[in-house]
Amino acid sequence: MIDSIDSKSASFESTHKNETAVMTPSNLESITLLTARNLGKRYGHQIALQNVNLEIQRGQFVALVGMSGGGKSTLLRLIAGLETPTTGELDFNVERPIIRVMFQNDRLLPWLDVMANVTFRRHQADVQTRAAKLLTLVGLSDFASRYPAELSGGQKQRVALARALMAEPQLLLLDEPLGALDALTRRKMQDLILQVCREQNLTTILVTHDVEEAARMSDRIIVMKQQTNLYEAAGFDRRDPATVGIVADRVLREIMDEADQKQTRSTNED
Ligand SMILES: Nc1ncnc2c1ncn2[C@@H]1O[C@H](COP(=O)(O)OP(=O)(O)OP(=O)(O)O)[C@@H](O)[C@H]1O
Repeated sequence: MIDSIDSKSASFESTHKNETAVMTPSNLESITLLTARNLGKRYGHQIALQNVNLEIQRGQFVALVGMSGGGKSTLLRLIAGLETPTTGELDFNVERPIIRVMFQNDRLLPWLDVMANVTFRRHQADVQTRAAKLLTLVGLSDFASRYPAELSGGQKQRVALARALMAEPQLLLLDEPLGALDALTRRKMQDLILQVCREQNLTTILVTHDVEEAARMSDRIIVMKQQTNLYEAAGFDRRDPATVGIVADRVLREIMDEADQKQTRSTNED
């Protein structure tokens, strides 16, 4: 278990094992957007999430990583309001922010063209102008009248991003949105999402299986572990490729440790 490592520009914070601990990243910004306290979710007898304590600051880009079945998507769905917690609470600063979610499946409507997908259910006077601006931002200004079936996977995800941005969200939740893309398109989409999030000062939570993607894109990486054991890497310089490699390696080792411990726990239970 890594407690605290400082290399040139990377620092790793210790894991909280205390059930009531609230994580505080080293690059803390001043305004808290959301706080989870002892958050838990159960499906029948299945515990999907337990005692999660977490603060996310406005403008942060946070990655959630961890073993399969560790509760990442559940946490994202609770934050999105798509599910209700079984225990604990989730507080948003002031009022509930506008939240949009992007999934691996682009969820575009196949019978609508790109422009109509982006403007779907939007009725403001300037909706076409805003949609056109967003399509330019995501590099699809020439594709407004194409249908989803006529687009590549990366182009569809760019439409999905433009559609999410139409709502002017304060919080963008990304549930493995780039998982189905090839490496080059994926890298380009990472850069685009980062650029958009920075420009719009969006708070973003990304669920990903790709630790390098997490390290390249985020200010903080949270490794979801059994119950309250959340390991956090924060304060590293993601513009430095060497640092990204070190962070990704550390995070992967944390996930592998967790997998070993889980195996030991289940062997002991048998
Ligand atoms: N609707 C549901 N009904 C029953 N169990 C569920 C449901 N959704 C999730 N679970 C269980 O809760 C646990 C956490 O699932 P979750 O999808 O949040 O994990 P994850 O970390 O996102 O996994 P992955 O990386 O494989 O997508 C798993 O054991 C899963 O089987």
